[in-house]
Amino acid sequence: MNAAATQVGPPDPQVRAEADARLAGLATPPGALGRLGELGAWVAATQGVVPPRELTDVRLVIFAGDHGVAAHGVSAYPPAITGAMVRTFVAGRAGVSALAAAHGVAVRVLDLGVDDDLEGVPDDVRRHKVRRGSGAIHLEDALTPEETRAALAAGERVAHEEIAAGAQLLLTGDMGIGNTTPAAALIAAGLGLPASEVTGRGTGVDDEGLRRKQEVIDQALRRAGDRVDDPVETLTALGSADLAATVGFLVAAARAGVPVLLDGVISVACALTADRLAPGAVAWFAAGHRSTEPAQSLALDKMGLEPLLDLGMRLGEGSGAVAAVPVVRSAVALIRDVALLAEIAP
Ligand SMILES: O=C(O)c1ccc[n+]([C@@H]2O[C@H](COP(=O)([O-])O)[C@@H](O)[C@H]2O)c1
Ligand SMILES: Cc1cc2nc[nH]c2cc1C
Repeated sequence: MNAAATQVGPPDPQVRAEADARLAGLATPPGALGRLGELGAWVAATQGVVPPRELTDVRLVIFAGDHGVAAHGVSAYPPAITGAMVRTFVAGRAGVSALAAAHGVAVRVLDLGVDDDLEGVPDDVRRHKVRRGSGAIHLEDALTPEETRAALAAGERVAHEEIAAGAQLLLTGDMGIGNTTPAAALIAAGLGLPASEVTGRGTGVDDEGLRRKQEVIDQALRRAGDRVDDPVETLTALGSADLAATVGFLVAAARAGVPVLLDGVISVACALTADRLAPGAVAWFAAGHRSTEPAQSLALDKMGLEPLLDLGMRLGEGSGAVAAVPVVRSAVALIRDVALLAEIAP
């Protein structure tokens, strides 16, 4: 991955104009399709064709890793849950597995930095591992610069694999006890906000846990200093292997011209960082679901994205993105299949 920021062009503006014209000509009153109209036109522009093709190949990649901060009282759960949940994704028994099965979404889970060595888990899950866990970001860097580069490259590689295999729409998910702390730190770094504005309860910490988490984020931001001005250095100081890989995946998808549906606060923190690394990448992203974490809404506002769903979920795993897939398919069906007013009007 080239650390220098290089611009990413938007979905084809000419195709977008054609899609907007088709939308305006449908046998519906102007604006009657609400945000579904705009969404269908966006999908058409990402595909470069009007009307857009049906989304038959939709793929979720879940990036898993452990986080050094989890040993410092920032989560309601122990780190051992991360590896246990990776095995649960492999077995197809997690929350996101149920949603993905219901909506015809393929799920791939990758271990970038789980503490557990995941013996017995298929090799495809394990072969991208960069390290075990990550540094506790308030005390030390999350990664070495080489590990950050390796994780970005792993995410990029995986995006290329999924696209080569036929992905029309990609989704990002995450699994990692403690990961709402580095995600909030990435958002604070990207938006220049204090810890007090970005800290949320994650898996459900109590008031004492919330106070500790805010202190950890504040200390991490002070430790990183002006390194937060650079997105790659931000990942080294405040991220983790799983978050850096997600950033690499998002940048590669945008550069390849494949749209991505984002999930909760971790996915959105990585999208914000991807857009800092590759300005313009955000034009290839849509937001699936609003998280209860305050940092996610702050980052979405900055990127100009409005989530398709707001169901109060805070599961992660890519669940909010998968739940929004039927909405995206609905948008495509409308702009594809509705008659033009000119065809039916007497
Ligand atoms: O997606 C979200 O916005 C979200 C909000 C809260 C928690 N999570 C999930 O819960 C875990 C992190 O929460 P925590 O409290 O351990 O930082 C991690 O596995 C995430 O997938 C996810
Ligand atoms: C059980 C459990 C499942 C999860 N899925 C994503 N994050 C999670 C955190 C916990 C604790």
